[in-house]
Amino acid sequence: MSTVTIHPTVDSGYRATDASFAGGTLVCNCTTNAVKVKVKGDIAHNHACGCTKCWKPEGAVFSVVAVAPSSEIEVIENGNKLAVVDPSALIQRHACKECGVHMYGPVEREHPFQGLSFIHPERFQERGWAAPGFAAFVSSIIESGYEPSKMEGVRSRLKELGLEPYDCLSPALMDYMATWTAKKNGVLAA
Ligand SMILES: N[C@@H](CCC(=O)N[C@@H](CSCO)C(=O)NCC(=O)O)C(=O)O
Ligand SMILES: [Zn+2]
Ligand SMILES: [Zn+2]
Repeated sequence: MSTVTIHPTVDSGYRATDASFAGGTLVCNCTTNAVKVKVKGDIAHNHACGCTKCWKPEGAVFSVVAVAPSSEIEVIENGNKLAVVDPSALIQRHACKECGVHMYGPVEREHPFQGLSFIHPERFQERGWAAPGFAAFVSSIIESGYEPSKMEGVRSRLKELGLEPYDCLSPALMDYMATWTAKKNGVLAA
């Protein structure tokens, strides 16, 4: 048994994907007056993320994060407890001021991800959402203090879990972003 831990969702071998999953309610960690955010449709591009900016549960090395259209997101309870973590960031992560859980992070500025919101599916009170499909920003865990000499073990464990490790986003998402930029600059036909 490997001693490398990634995130409770993937360490526990969670793989269930219900093709009929059509959203649900994200709940923060507060025991009273929890923030609740409704996601009115399915999520996409679920992945493990090693970056320093994404919210991770206690003890996790990676976050698990996905996107949903911002138009399908609605704060339904205790929205007064939300604050934007870093207003200068691309992803406007709205976190609960009490427990720190990031509830949703819309991309509002002109960008290939404009109109999408980043969410942490483990906060859904429902099950059935798609498992993460790859690991992004793997080298970034070092920025949070992870021992660099242990990176080979982390990448091996991710591969073992079926999460191909990348040091940015997946090739498909990187190609998508580059295509958007090429079209915007008139290098490719729109
Ligand atoms: N090394 C940096 C990387 C931070 C980063 O670029 N994170 C990505 C992925 S977040 C979810 O996939 C990103 O797009 N960030 C935009 C933003 O955070 O607004 C670090 O670790 O901090
Ligand atoms: Zn909270
Ligand atoms: Zn991230």
